[in-house]
Amino acid sequence: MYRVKEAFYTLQGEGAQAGRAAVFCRFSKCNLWTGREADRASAVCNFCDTDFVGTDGQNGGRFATAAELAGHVAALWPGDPMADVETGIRPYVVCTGGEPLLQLDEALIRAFHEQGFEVGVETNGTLPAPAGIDWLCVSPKADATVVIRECDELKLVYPQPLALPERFLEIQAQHYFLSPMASPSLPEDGRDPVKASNTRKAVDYCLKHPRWRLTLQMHKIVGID
Ligand SMILES: C[S@@+](CC[C@H](N)C(=O)[O-])C[C@H]1O[C@@H](n2cnc3c(N)ncnc32)[C@H](O)[C@@H]1O
Ligand SMILES: Nc1nc2[nH]cc(C(=O)O)c2c(=O)[nH]1
Ligand code: SF4
Ligand SMILES: [Mg+2]
Repeated sequence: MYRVKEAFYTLQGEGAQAGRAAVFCRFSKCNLWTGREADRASAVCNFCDTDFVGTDGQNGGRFATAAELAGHVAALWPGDPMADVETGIRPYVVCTGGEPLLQLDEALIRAFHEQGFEVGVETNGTLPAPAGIDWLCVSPKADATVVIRECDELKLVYPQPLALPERFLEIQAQHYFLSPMASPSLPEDGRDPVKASNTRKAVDYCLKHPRWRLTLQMHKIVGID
């Protein structure tokens, strides 16, 4: 049984695939926070900007089989994903959460591939990854041990006290990104002065350490999800 909080078609907002159309499949549950505000301060990861509790979001639900969930995702792609494959367009699904590696298995990756999708994953890196993932993004958290030793991109939310970026260069990646830490939830006027100040800090770090690139949460800037 796969539990999905929500699923929606949007543009990938972060990292090296930013700007690419994708179906986001947000799995329920995380191993570093319950998702309840009352537990945030004592959680291993306490800056999360996402609601991943339950299965009650847009296109969320419980799916008994991999084929059922892959079919649900494929139906959110505009038109026929397989017809796009024929013309050289690669339909893309981003598995996120919550922590997707609590649920994503080889059977589901195979089912996505059978629907014509490339499979991207956004993970905190604390759990082993199944075989077959096409694009793996690891986003380490200061107080959690990363077990994944290589990935396509490493995306560190910055700054995190006690998580200096250098510490993560031992994880092999094609790209190393800093993503400015945003406020977990936005005030009504939509301004986020904490994010603005963290963006300046991330810029300064990238200027001093050119291995690192800046990535912004483009979807929040554009206001698409
Ligand atoms: C909600 S997480 C879900 C996937 C996985 N649990 C993880 O942490 O990578 C998706 C992405 O959002 C990032 N993120 C979470 N809270 C954030 C915040 N307040 N500001 C910036 N990025 C944040 C995470 O680091 C991760 O890269
Ligand atoms: N548009 C968009 N891009 C994203 N990239 C990573 C996200 C995530 O929450 O995992 C995310 C998200 O929530 N929305
Ligand atoms: S590990 Fe990811 S999903 Fe879990 S609380 Fe942290 S940012 Fe949110
Ligand atoms: Mg997000």
